Amino acid sequence: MISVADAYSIVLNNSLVLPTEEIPLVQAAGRVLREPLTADRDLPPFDRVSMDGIAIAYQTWSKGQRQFRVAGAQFAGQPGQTLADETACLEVMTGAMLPAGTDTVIRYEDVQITDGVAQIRIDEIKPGQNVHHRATDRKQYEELVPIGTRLGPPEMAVAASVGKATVSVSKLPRIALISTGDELVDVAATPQPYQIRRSNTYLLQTVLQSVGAETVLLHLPDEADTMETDLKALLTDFDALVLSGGVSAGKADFVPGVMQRLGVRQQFHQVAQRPGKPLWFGTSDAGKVVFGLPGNPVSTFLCAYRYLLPWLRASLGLPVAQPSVVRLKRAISFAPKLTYFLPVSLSVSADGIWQAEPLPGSGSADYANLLRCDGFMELPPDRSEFKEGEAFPVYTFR
Ligand SMILES: Nc1nc2c(c(=O)[nH]1)N[C@H]1C(S)=C(S)[C@@H](COP(=O)(O)OP(=O)(O)OC[C@H]3O[C@@H](n4cnc5c(N)ncnc54)[C@H](O)[C@@H]3O)O[C@H]1N2
Ligand code: MOO
Ligand SMILES: [Mg+2]
Repeated sequence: MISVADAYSIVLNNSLVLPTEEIPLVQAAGRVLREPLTADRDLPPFDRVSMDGIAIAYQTWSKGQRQFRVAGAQFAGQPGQTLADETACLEVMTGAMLPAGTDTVIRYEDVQITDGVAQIRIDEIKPGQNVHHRATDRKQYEELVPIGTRLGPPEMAVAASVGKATVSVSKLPRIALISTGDELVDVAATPQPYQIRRSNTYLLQTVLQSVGAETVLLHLPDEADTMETDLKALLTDFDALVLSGGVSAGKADFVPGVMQRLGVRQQFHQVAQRPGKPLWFGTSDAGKVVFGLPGNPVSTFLCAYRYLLPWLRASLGLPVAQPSVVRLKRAISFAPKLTYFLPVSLSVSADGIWQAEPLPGSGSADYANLLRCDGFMELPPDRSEFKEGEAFPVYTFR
C-alpha cells in the first residue's frame, strides 16, 4: 500500500502527451491554448473617446473660453477628423477616435448646446479627461495570454479582439468511462430490489467535462472474459480508460486481473487513504492509461478529484490546481493510519475567515451526503485527533 503523495506523483508522471489542433475560435471556449495570444495592435489602438459629449483643445479652455462653436461631429466607426479651429469643438461619441487638434472630452451632461454653440456648465475640467489613450492597456506585440491557459470568457474576448479566427489548442483526450457490476442497471430502468441504477459514470463525466475531455459512458458486467474482450478493444480506441468498481477483494472484482492479461502494467494498487483505498492505476506500452476507481460512489468521486482531474489538467498542459487551506470548524477524530479525506461544507465566519464544517456522512457509499458538501479536507495519516481551528488542505468541487 502506498501513500497519497506517492500515488499522486506516479499518476502525474503518467500524464498524456496530447497533440495540438487548430480549431475555429467559436468552438474554442474552455479549451487550453497551445500558442500565446499577443496584441496585434496597441490596446486601445487609437485615442478613444470614452464619453459622449464634445471634444475641445484644453489649451483654449485654460485661457478662459467657455463657449465653443460646434464645428461638426465625430462618430464611432468613422475615420478620425481634425478640429481646424482651436476655438471650436466637435461633438464626439463613445468609441470614436479623438479628433486631431483636441485632447479633452466634456460630457453632454456638462454642456448646454444651443444654436450650434456649446456652453460649458462646469467650473473644473482636467486635461485629457474622458479619453482612453492609445496603448494605455497593452502595447502592440505584448503577450496577453500565455500558453497553457484555459479559454474562459476574458480570454475568448481577447482572442477575438486580436483577430484569432482560429486558435491552436490541446486536442481533447478520448476517455471511456466504464462502470462495472451486475447489480447496476441503466438510469432509465426500474431496478429489482437487489439492483441499483449506475451513477458513477455520470459523476465522472461531470468531473472531466469541467476541464475538457471527449467522453463516452459504457458498462461492463462482472464477467472476466467479456471484460477482457471489450476492454481490449477499448484500449485501442481510447487514450485512457476510467473504470469504476471491481478493484477490491471480492470474487467478482476482476479489473486488476483482466488488466494484467491485457498487458496493462500495474503502477500501484491500494493507497493508504479513506475513502478510495482499493484504487488501481496502470499504464500500457502503447501509452494508454487506466484508472481503476473503487466502486463506492464517494470513493470514485474522491479519487476522480484527487488523482484523475490533476492528471487530466497536466495532460492538457494546464497547471495543476492547488488546494485551499481551511480551518476546521469543530474537532474531529479519525483513528486508522490512513489519510482521511473528510467531506466538508465551507462557510465564512462573521470575521471573514473561511471554515470547514466536517460532514463525515455514513461512509463511502453515502453519496447523498455530498449534496451538502463543498469539498474534501485532507487529514494526515500520522494523527488521530484534529482540533477546532487547525487548518488543512481542502479539495473543493463547487
Ligand atoms: N474484504 C474487503 N472488502 C472490501 C475492501 C477491502 O479492502 N477488503 N475495500 C472496501 C472498499 S474501501 C471499497 S471502496 C469497495 C470497493 O469495491 P470495488 O471497487 O471492488 O467495487 P464494487 O465491489 O464493484 O462495488 C462497490 C460498491 O459500489 C457500488 N457501485 C459500483 N459501481 C457503481 C456505479 N457505477 N454507480 C453506483 N454505485 C456503484 C456497488 O454497487 C457496491 O455497493 O470495496 C470494499 N470492500
Ligand atoms: O474507498 Mo472504500 O470507501 O474506503 O469504501
Ligand atoms: Mg468489490
